[in-house]
Amino acid sequence: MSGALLSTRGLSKRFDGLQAVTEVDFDLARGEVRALIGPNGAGKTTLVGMICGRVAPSAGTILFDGEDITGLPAHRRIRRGMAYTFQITSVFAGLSVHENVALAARRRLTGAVRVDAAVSEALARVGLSDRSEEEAGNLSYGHQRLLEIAMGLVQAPRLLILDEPTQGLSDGEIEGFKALIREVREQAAILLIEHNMHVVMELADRVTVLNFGTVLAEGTPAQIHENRAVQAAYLGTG
Ligand SMILES: Nc1ncnc2c1ncn2[C@@H]1O[C@H](COP(=O)(O)OP(=O)(O)OP(=O)(O)O)[C@@H](O)[C@H]1O
Repeated sequence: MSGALLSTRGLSKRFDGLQAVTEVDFDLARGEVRALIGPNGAGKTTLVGMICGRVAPSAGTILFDGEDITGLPAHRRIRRGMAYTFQITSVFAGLSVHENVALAARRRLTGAVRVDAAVSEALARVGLSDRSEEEAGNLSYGHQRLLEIAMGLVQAPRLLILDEPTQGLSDGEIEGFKALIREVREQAAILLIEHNMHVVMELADRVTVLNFGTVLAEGTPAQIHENRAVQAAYLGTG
């Protein structure tokens, strides 16, 4: 347990009258790819929002690399090695692809030469090197999603959190995404909110299922696939 990269204990969030997340104990190991799944409204985005510092918990604690980060603002979690693709690094449509990634790189690096080198490397990893000077808003949707991932990668995270990264991607783009994650996992643990079960089955080491704000099940993709309570939750018969 002490070796976990990320741990939550009793993590809870109440919005007015609504209990969105209830006493979640969650452990993510170094180098692990974890999928977080669950029906709409299960609390996935809220849980991830608490982990990355966008949502203040009502109760509970969050440890990152053994240190209590529960009260730390989002930008200081980024500096400690957490990157979150969706809200923190949203694409600026009017800026070039390169400049978007450079903005993210400057959270970590100073000096134009070092920033440029990191940007080039991140763009190469997601396969966008040849689009570097293009306005980000002109990229296809799939390429904008890859750009978001490049913006996460350039921060050299130890934990990369991706909120529905394959949503809206073509089959070919999803294949590319899977290959990219297999590469990225060599350097970072990955927490993936993902609705596409093929992607979950192929990429995740373990799967955590949220339902009504609590952990319904946790296990390997095969275990989760066979879990009756999970099947019931998805069919709405639970
Ligand atoms: N800022 C907020 N204020 C009030 N209620 C909220 C807020 N954010 C989320 N909720 C509620 O909390 C519950 C959990 O929402 P959340 O977005 O975390 O679920 P989710 O599992 O990510 O769903 P989806 O798969 O649809 O994105 C929902 O009932 C939602 O309406």
